[in-house]
Amino acid sequence: MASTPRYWAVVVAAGNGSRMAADRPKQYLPLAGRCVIEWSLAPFLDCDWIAGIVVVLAAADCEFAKLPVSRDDRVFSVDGGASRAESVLCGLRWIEANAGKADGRSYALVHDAARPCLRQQDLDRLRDLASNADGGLLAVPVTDTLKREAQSRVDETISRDALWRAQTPQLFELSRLVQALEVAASSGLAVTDDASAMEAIGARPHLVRGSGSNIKITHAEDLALAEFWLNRQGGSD
Ligand SMILES: Nc1ccn([C@@H]2O[C@H](COP(=O)(O)OP(=O)(O)OP(=O)(O)O)[C@@H](O)[C@H]2O)c(=O)n1
Ligand SMILES: C[C@](O)(CO)[C@H](O)COP(=O)(O)O
Repeated sequence: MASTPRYWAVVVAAGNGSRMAADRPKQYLPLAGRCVIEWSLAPFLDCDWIAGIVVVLAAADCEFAKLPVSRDDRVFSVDGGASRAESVLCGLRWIEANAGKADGRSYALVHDAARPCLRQQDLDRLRDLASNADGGLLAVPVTDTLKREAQSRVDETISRDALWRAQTPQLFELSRLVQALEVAASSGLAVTDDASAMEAIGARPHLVRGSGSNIKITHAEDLALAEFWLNRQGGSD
C-alpha cells in the first residue's frame, strides 16, 4: 500500500517586529476582530490535510498561551531562535523529535505568522508540490519597475523580467529542508526564506502563483491593507 505523506505547518512567530515599532510584537496586534497570528493560523486549522501545526515562539513570549488557538490539540509550540532561519529549524526539529517516523514522507509548510491573509485555495494548491523533490513556494510576479539605490539616487534600473516576490507558505520535504538550513547555517549563509537554503544545495523550487493579498505585515500601514483583504475575503476562504 502506498505510504501516506504527512504535511506539517511550521508557523514562525518568534520575531519582535522592530520595523513595526508597536507596543508588542506585530503578530499579536489586533486585526479584524482577532490578532494577526490567529488569522495566520486559520487556513491551517481549516485544512483537513495538515497533520499538525508547530508555532515557533520567542522564548519570553507570554502572549500566545492566552489565545484560544493555543489550546487546539493540533497546535504545538516551541521556542525559536535569533533569526527566522533558526526559528524554522527549531520547528522542524520539534517535528522530527515528536511526530515519530511517518510511514511516508513528511513535508513542512513554513509560513510567516506575519502573513494573516493567506487564502485557503492558495494553501491547497501547494499540496501538489509534494510530488516534486525540490518543493516550492507561493509567489507573485514583480509588477513595479525596480531601481537599485546608491546615496538616495538611482544607481541602476533592474529588469523585472522573470522576477517574482516570494511569499509563504513554502513547502519542502522535511528532512531535506533541515539539511539545507543546517548547511546554510554552518556555511554562514544568511537566508531570508527557506527556498534560498534549498537553492543553495541545488534545488530549484517551483513557483506557485499566489495572491497579491497574501501580504507580510511589516510596517504600520500594512495592518489597514490586511484588514481590507480580510474583510473582502469574508474572513477566510
Ligand atoms: N528570529 C526570528 C525572526 C523572525 N521570525 C518570524 O519570521 C516571520 C518573518 O519575519 P519578519 O517579518 O522580519 O518579522 P520580525 O523579525 O518580527 O520583524 P522585524 O524584521 O521588523 O523585526 C515573522 O512571522 C517573524 O515572527 C521568527 O520566527 N524568528
Ligand atoms: C519569508 C519571506 O516572507 C519571503 O518573502 C521573507 O523573506 C521574510 O523576510 P523578513 O525580513 O524575515 O520579514
